[in-house]
Amino acid sequence: MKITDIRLGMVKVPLKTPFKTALRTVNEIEDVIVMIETDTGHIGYGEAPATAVITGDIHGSIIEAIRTVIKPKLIGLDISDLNHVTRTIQNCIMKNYSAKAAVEIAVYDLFAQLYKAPLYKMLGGGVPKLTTDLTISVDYIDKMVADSLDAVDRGFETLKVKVGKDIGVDIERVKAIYAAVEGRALIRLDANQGWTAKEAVYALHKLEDAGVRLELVEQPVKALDIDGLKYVTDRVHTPVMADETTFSPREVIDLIKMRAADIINIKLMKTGGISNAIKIADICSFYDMQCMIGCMLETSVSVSAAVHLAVAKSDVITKVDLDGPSLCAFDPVVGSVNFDGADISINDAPGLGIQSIKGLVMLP
Ligand SMILES: C[C@H](N)C(=O)N[C@H](CCC(=O)O)C(=O)O
Ligand SMILES: [Mg+2]
Repeated sequence: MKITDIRLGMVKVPLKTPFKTALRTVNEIEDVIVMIETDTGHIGYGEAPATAVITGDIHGSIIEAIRTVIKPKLIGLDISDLNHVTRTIQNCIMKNYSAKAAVEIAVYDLFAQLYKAPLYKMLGGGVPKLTTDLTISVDYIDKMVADSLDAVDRGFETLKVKVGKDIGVDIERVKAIYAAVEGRALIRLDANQGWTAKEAVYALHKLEDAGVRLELVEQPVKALDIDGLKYVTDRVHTPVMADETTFSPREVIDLIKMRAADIINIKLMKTGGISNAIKIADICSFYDMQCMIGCMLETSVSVSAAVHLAVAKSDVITKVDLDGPSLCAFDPVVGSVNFDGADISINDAPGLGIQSIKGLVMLP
C-alpha cells in the first residue's frame, strides 16, 4: 500500500454553546482534514485544529507544512513501513505538531486498514469502550452551576471545570458547582495557565479547607513555569496535571524527574501524533505515572484516533477528556467510533472506520 497523494479539506461544525477557557472563547470548530490516498484505493483520514494559543498552529501553517514539507517526503512511501513513515513525518520539520498529528493519524488509519483490523487492535488491543468527561466553560457562577447540573442530567459523571480567571471568583465558582453536584459527579479543574503558582496554592488550600474534593487540577500555571508547577505540586493535596507544559517525550521525562506534576495530559495535537503519544504513555507506565488522554476542539475524526490509542493504553491512560464530539452541534463523521454523551465505543471496522465526512470542503 503506497502513498500516492495527500489532499486537504476543511470541516466546520458549530459548538452547542461557546467554549470558554482562560485562554480563549470559541463558537465553532473549523479544522483542517487530511486525506491520504494510496495505490490500493484505501483512504486514511486525519484532522488538525488550529489551537494557536497552545500549539502555535494556525490554519495557514498547518496547510503549508503539510503541502510544502511533509507531503513531498511521503509520496511513494509504503504504509507497511510504519516506523519509517512516522519517523519521516517527525523529522522533516520542527514543531508543527498539529500538522504532523493529522498526517500521522491518517497513516495509522491506513496501517490498520492494511491489516483489516481496528486501530486499537494494531496498537495492542483492549476493551473498546471509554467514558469521557464534559467541559464546563468558565462563565458567570449561575451559568456554570446550570451547565454542570445539565451535564450530570445528561449522564456525565466527571466534569472538567474551566477556571483560571479572577482567583476569588474561581474559588466561588468551584464551591458552588461542588455543592450543586456533590455525590453525582467528580470534578476536575483546568486553569489553562491562568493562575500564578502562589494563587494556585492559595485557591486549592481554600477549596481543600472548605471540604471540596477535587479529582485533579490541570495546568494551574503558565506553560513554561515548570518551577511554579512543582511549587504547586509540592504544596497541595489535589493531584496536579501537566497539560500545556508537556508536548514531547523528552519534556515528560524532565517533568517526571523533577516531580513537577502528578499526572500528564497526552494530546495528539501536542505530541505530533500517535507515535510520540505511545512513547509518552510507555514512559509514564515505566515511571508509574498516570495519564489523561485529552483533545483540543476537534471533531470525531481525530478524536477517534485518540479513542483507539486510549483503549490500547488503558493501563496507563486512566482518565479521559475526549469531549470534542460532545461539544459539537452534530457529528460530521460517518464512522465506527460512536460518541453517545459520556459513552464512547468502537466497532470492528478496519482502521479508524471513517467512511465519510459530511460538509467537507476540499481545498484546491
Ligand atoms: C476540549 C477539551 N475538553 C479541552 O478542554 N481542551 C483544552 C484545550 C482546548 C482548546 O482551547 O482548544 C485543554 O485541555 O486545555
Ligand atoms: Mg488543559
